[in-house]
Amino acid sequence: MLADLTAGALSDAREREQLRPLSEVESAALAAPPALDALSALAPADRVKIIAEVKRASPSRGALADIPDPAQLAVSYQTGGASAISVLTEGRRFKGSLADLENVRAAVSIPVLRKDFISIPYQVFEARAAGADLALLIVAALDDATLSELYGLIRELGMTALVETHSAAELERALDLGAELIGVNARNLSTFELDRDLFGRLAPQIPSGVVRVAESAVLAPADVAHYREAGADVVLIGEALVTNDPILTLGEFLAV
Ligand SMILES: O=P(O)(O)OC[C@@H](O)[C@@H](O)c1c[nH]c2ccccc12
Repeated sequence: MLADLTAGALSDAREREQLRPLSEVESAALAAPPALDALSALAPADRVKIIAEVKRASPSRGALADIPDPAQLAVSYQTGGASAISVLTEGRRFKGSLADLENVRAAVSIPVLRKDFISIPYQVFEARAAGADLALLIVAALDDATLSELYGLIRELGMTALVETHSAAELERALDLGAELIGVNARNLSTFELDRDLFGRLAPQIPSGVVRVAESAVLAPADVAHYREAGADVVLIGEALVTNDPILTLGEFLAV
């Protein structure tokens, strides 16, 4: 499934490239206002921080919410105390778009993450051109050479990479890269199985100085507390925020 998602996102990117060639997107990326300092925004603190996700649907959970106005949702996230916003830009299964990201970027003043299945430089330039401050790299989807090429490009453009892992071996690869912001996704993107305790098993292997992000499967304040106790600096939350009142729910999650 992860291979399918990545292949689909790649073919959609190739199609966009027919309309807007690399050179043009590269120029737009270089001309964009500088990326915000996401590492500072997400730095470890006395309290857990939240990356709140704009998420309409997912292959594992189906349709979640319509979200006619992603910018308005993102403003609620910011008002509710989120430290950054994640915008799913994958169109086929998650029903997102780069336009969503642009609209969110224009509406909030906190860092914005392009959440997608990135496998070529074109998608990184697109992210920056649309105003993203962070871009997701999924270790399981990329070979070492591609991972380090994309990681280098994200940094060169002044952005921060959220490097996503789902095993000890993937974590090792993320650390070899020098990643400063590492996510552990409780959901296996190949089987969609959830393992809420994976973060707790991997976190001790993440050195201090690296920001630790627990991703997925937060439905209640107790889940935030569970990740926090296991060492999470940041928790990334989608479904619970798009299916409930975002400001109230963030308040409950941030109070743990
Ligand atoms: O909706 P949830 O269970 O709160 O999960 C959010 C986020 O972690 C999830 O959307 C996600 C994590 N890694 C990804 C990679 C691609 C697409 C989506 C994801």
